[in-house]
Amino acid sequence: MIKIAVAGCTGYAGGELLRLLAVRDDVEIGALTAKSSAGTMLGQHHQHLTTLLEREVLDTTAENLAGHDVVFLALPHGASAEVAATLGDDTVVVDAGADFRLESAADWAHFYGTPHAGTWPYGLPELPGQRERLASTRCIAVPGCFPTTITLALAPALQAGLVDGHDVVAVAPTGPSGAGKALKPHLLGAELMGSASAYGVGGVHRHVPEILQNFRKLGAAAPSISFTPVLVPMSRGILATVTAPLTSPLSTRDAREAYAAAWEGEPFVRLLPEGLWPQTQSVLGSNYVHVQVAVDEQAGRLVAVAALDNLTKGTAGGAIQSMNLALGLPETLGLTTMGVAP
Ligand SMILES: NC(=O)C1=CN([C@@H]2O[C@H](COP(=O)(O)OP(=O)(O)OC[C@H]3O[C@@H](n4cnc5c(N)ncnc54)[C@H](OP(=O)(O)O)[C@@H]3O)[C@@H](O)[C@H]2O)C=CC1
Ligand SMILES: CC(=O)N[C@@H](CCC(=O)OP(=O)(O)O)C(=O)O
Repeated sequence: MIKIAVAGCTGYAGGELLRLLAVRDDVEIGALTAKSSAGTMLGQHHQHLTTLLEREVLDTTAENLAGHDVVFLALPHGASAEVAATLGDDTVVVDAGADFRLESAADWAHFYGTPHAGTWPYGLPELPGQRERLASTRCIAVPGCFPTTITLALAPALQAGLVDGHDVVAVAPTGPSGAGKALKPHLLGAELMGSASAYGVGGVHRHVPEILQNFRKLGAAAPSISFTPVLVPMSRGILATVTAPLTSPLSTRDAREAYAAAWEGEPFVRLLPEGLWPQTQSVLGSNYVHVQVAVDEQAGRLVAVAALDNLTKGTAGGAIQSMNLALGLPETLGLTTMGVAP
């Protein structure tokens, strides 16, 4: 049995980790910890976690997190490093936060404004060589949900040199669960229902450096992106439309062939059949990413669209996929459920 603990269990990412892990017969659910809600019952926060409703939420302390094979950190940005430092060397630590994602301390300081904690192997197995890195690590930095979506949308085109990563434009509607569970006025039903609103506009979103870091890993020498997230009234999901200038003329058929070749054998990324375009409801609650691609000939640009569930492949599912690799288990274990629709 793999004994796991979840720090930040009352939040959205913590809840999704437990939804996916509680049904596994090779996993024992150990300590569940948080901060202000310590002493409460898990069911008060996650009534959908039927088999765990009466579990007590503990304080996030070294003592409570000791003695586990895997500790998931689902804490706000900046809180992970301190907790990680208290864990034993033999523990696999999977951080859902941003603390250890970026390689550049300057990028971290610019976008997060605090000292850089360091860099851990990045939990996106679909990047070149990343499965091997994850198979030999005990520390995993789970990617942000937009970087996962946008990177997987463009990866085959970057790798095949169809686009060079310069002048990429991405617009991505997302649901409010991406912002976590803490109360914020702009996430109130009255503000959100029936409205779509852009935020983080003008290159200031903290996922920009993470996306560019991924593009460089895919072969882009000097990538640039204009990224605009859009908040829409659906609880989960991201639909990213990503466009980039072609390096030379190309047909949609050739683009699709490059994508089909790149994603063949990937367990969780699916190029949809011709004529089908990704939709968020088809991947809800699943670890799958749906992708489609076309060439806009008059604009000379490739258009790639990807959909995923920000809490599943965008956080908890991706975290467990990487944990499986780090523990030497089949990568897809516990993650093959299809989407819930309608
Ligand atoms: N939501 C998403 O789609 C995604 C989230 N992530 C990342 O996952 C992490 C968690 O996000 P999310 O679940 O959405 O956030 P939430 O706000 O929903 O949950 C945060 C959790 O952390 C606990 N907590 C807060 N401060 C501390 C602290 N100092 N020590 C211990 N526990 C603390 C909270 O407990 P309490 O309520 O008791 O205070 C709560 O359980 C973040 O880093 C986020 O960026 C990554 C990708 C996508
Ligand atoms: C709606 C909303 O606010 N979404 C979040 C998504 C962040 C996320 O999920 O990733 P991190 O782990 O990097 O926080 C945002 O745009 O910041």
